[in-house]
Amino acid sequence: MSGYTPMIQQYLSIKAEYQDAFLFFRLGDFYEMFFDDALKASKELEITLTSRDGGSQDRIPMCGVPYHAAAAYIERLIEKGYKVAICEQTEDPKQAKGVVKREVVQLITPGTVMEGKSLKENENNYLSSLEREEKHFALALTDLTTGENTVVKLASIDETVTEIYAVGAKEIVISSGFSDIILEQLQKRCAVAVSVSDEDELTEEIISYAEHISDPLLRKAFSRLYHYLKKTQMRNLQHLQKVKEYKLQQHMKIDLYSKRNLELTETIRSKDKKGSLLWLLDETKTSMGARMLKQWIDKPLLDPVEIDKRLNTVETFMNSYFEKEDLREKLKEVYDLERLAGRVAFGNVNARDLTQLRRSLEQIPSIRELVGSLKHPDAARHAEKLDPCEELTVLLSDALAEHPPISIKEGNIIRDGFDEQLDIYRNASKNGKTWMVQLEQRERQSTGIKSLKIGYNKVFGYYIEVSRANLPHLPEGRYERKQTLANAERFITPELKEKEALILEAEEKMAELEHQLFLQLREKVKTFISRLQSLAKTISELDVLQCFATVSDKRHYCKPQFTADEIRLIDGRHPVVEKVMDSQEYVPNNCLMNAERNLLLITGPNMSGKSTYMRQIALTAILAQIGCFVPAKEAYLPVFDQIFTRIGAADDLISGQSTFMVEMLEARNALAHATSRSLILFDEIGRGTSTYDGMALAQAIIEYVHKEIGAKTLFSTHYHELTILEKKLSGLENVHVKAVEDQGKVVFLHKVDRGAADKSYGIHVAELAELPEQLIQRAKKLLSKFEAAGASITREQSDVSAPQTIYPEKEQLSFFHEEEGKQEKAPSKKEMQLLKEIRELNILEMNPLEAMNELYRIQKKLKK
Ligand SMILES: Nc1ncnc2c1ncn2[C@@H]1O[C@H](COP(=O)(O)OP(=O)(O)OP(=O)(O)O)[C@@H](O)[C@H]1O
Repeated sequence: MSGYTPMIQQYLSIKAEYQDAFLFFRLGDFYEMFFDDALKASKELEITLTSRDGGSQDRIPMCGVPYHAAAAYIERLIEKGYKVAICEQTEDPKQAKGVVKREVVQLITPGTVMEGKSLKENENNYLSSLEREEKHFALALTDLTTGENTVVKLASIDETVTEIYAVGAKEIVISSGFSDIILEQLQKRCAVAVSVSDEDELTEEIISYAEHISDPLLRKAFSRLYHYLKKTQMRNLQHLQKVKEYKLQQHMKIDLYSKRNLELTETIRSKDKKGSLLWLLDETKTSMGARMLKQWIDKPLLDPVEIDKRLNTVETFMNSYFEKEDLREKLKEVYDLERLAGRVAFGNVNARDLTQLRRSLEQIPSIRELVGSLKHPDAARHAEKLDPCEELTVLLSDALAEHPPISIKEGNIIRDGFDEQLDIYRNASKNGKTWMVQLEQRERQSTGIKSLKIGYNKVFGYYIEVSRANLPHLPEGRYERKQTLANAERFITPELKEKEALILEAEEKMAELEHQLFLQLREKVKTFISRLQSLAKTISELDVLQCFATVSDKRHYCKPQFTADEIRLIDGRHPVVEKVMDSQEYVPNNCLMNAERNLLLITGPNMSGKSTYMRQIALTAILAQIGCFVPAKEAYLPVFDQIFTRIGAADDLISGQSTFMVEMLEARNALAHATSRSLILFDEIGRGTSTYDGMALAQAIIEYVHKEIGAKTLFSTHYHELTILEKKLSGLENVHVKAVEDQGKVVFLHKVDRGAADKSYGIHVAELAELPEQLIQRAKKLLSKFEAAGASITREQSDVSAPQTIYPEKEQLSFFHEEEGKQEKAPSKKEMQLLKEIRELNILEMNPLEAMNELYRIQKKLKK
């Protein structure tokens, strides 16, 4: 290091403290980067890489961005998951002896950004920290922009990953000793930046935030997070709220796979909001409401009383159309109070922001009155919680000018009459200017030069300008020449300069005083932060509830009723598919399930609408439990504790899992955790492996769910052989999605009916997809061959009346067909042995790899 110039030495010693961040090193009007930072940043930001002499033998790589344009570059780096340390000159270069003093004033990280494009208006931006103690995890979450602080205890890595994914945490802080394996899992599944910080000491300050949290592991997680915030932000964090604990058991559990499969907040394929349930529902008018909507979708309620409170308010809004529309108009005027409170604490709001705050607050009394007048008590109770913060409104409207500028240093911020001294300066400046106008008149009269004028510029101040042609009319000696232009001369007089000094002094003092007054005002606003935060919460709730009412009204949804154990949906629809296609074309369907009939086996051709039907039930349950009306004519539903899905097309390519493995993992998750109060959707389980394997697994899974779990289950399959299970399992009912053949072509009716489907129509679908004609003809031939071979089985199955003949001890036999063209024959001893082995497998005790190995072994034996 000694070979380097003092400035580079200074750079290197600061950089050593911020190894994992880009160091933006302030040099005059630029932020410069050196060495590896420069090499990397020039690529990431597509800026020119140069070099400079730094005292060493080789020149040092360097690149830089102008300070006034830095925000956009910082944003780009943050979006890519990097951190940026802002290093400023902290002394006046003119006063400095040697190298100017420099210090890092803020470390910006993905979880701590306060502004810019990487901060989505409608989404929370969470910084998290994770602790582990044996099998338990503690997760702490802070949204620095809103000040929200929460902690949650989690019982497994699966739950933890699901929660971090669901809240969309941008960054996670862990100790240096944290398990690599867990970290790897996390990074595979969630796009989260990792930061290491070993500081976790429980200080008085931290205890004051976490006074209601007794669990030491939760406190530790918050503690680590708080230290990290202090270290990176180096400023006031006054807007941080008291830490609240939430429990997963308070909400319907939806695992990571199911959240993705059901496309709650983004679609599986394009990861877009468009096409998701969130997209369908988002009729909110404020960013705060939009953020809360996402949180609600993520955490449906379990308590019917709480759900009903929301539903009653939604219903009231639907019955009070004009009030609702009025409220929507008013909400449009309400600014993001939650994030504003955060920026007030950070000290980076300007007068325009405060004017927006004033306008927002001015809406509150009329919103309060409107909501208070609603007929239902559950709706009206929101009015009491709306605190209009009157003192603040009065203060802001007294203090702030009507249209203040963005800059807080150039005046015109404070209203006349707010501060006596400011008014004096203003008058001095105003009088001075009037005096100038009068002087112009006087000079014109005394000289007789009509075009004489008084002007102002920054270099010479006030001057008297006379055109060249009029110069002879000017009296001698009274005027001092200051500037010569092409066609005119500019003059000053002692009197003019005297007045100018008064005006400029007043203006300078005025700007300085206005700045001071504004800073004082901002300090006063700080004392309202927590009241603004509670107000923001109530406004967000109202916004989400009016949003539910708007969607429910527009799309003709009905109010769901909760039952002990019955699903009865009349004319139910899939909310998103219905919106995307013309509602006229959507075929509504019923769903009837209860304690005795809790398993629907759904058959039907490809493309007929099996998946849509299943998803529709899950989305309806979620809508009901977040307190929204549902897409049906009538809806009776139990309160589900959890939803599990195994639905095709969600191949987990990112985590490098095979399709079949994902299928098995999802099934395992459902089987291990579902209860009789859960809802399970299994879409074509087993299709990812050979027919025999697949059918065997499918039947075993159905039987397991039926006997051991009793959850409401919808199971779609192409294995028609499974429909016979209706005769054996009392809770299972066959339904099918109808299709008919019309002149050799398949027509999908999308109608769900009782009983099993008679045909698959797979070849028709292939025909629709325009596979080569020759291939289609060959497939048709092969199909008739298979059907002829299989006819005997179907006959055998269908005319057996006594269940024991359909399901003798060797019940699985009926699954086995011979290969193409051969007649069915009884299974061999070896096959029987294998079946027994499959049956005795304890899938739930195995890890996925063991399950795969086991399957592989069985398959190998069968092939021999
Ligand atoms: N009730 C309905 N009314 C109108 N159109 C529907 C309905 N249900 C489904 N569809 C249409 O049919 C398409 C196929 O539906 P879906 O994916 O649910 O079929 P599927 O039976 O699960 O197919 P596969 O077996 O190939 O997975 C949907 O994209 C939708 O356009």
